[in-house]
Amino acid sequence: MQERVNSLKAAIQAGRAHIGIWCSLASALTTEIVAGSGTGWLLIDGEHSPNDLRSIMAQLQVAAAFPCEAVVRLPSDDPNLMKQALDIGARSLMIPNVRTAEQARAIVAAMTYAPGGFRGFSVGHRANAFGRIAGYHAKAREQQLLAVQIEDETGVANAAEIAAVDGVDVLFVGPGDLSTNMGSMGNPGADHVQEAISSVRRAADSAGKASGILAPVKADADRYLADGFTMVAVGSDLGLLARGSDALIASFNQ
Ligand SMILES: O=C(O)C(=O)C[C@H](O)[C@@H](O)CO
Repeated sequence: MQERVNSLKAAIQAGRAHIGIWCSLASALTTEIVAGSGTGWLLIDGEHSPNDLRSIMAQLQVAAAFPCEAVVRLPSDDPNLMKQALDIGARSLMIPNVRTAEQARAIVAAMTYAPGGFRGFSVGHRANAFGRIAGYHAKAREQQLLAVQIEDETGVANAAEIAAVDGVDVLFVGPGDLSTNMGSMGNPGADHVQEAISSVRRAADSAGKASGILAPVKADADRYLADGFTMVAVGSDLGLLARGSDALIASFNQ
């Protein structure tokens, strides 16, 4: 048995844009619905959603039936959380609030078995199909993807050094946190925030890495894609359900 090719990693390494959907509802059922949409990837949010390892694993299991890559965002760069997430089969990770190259190197090391890193070794787990993927441990890095989130001015200032870290695949802008940390709470459209976002993309480009962002407004997503972002989340299960139900009820209350 071979590990499935990480289609998101293959696409962005080829410079092809892949749009995704953010899954915030912590539900295997809604994630399964999203996974069947034709999305290139989906994000299982372990930072701002009521997810735990079991709910993340359930979403990984349903997403595995579809040709989309499930990216798991962890609440921090805690290497123990990363070990557990990798072992349950999350091979694409998004880590929030990455500010320095040193932090990025530590994250890569936590994803990597010795001698290149310190990921804890377990002989069998969901990641290696319970021992059925031959040579998993030696080849695990091949299908891993690391998206580090740039979410404040320190991360922006260090974006070039972070992008240069071997093992970092994507600089992923967190527009909400970045705008808030830059004094324009929840307004990534502010000029100085837009310039910061562009500088992150340029830093990724210069290092031969991909850039990503969450852009639930189509006009923004189209603009970021046109600018060269290749990992773009264009909506969320939460937003689709909340705004869709609001609009449905409003349509009968006119
Ligand atoms: O800072 C951001 O914006 C993100 O990282 C995305 C949000 O955390 C996501 O939960 C949507 O609000």
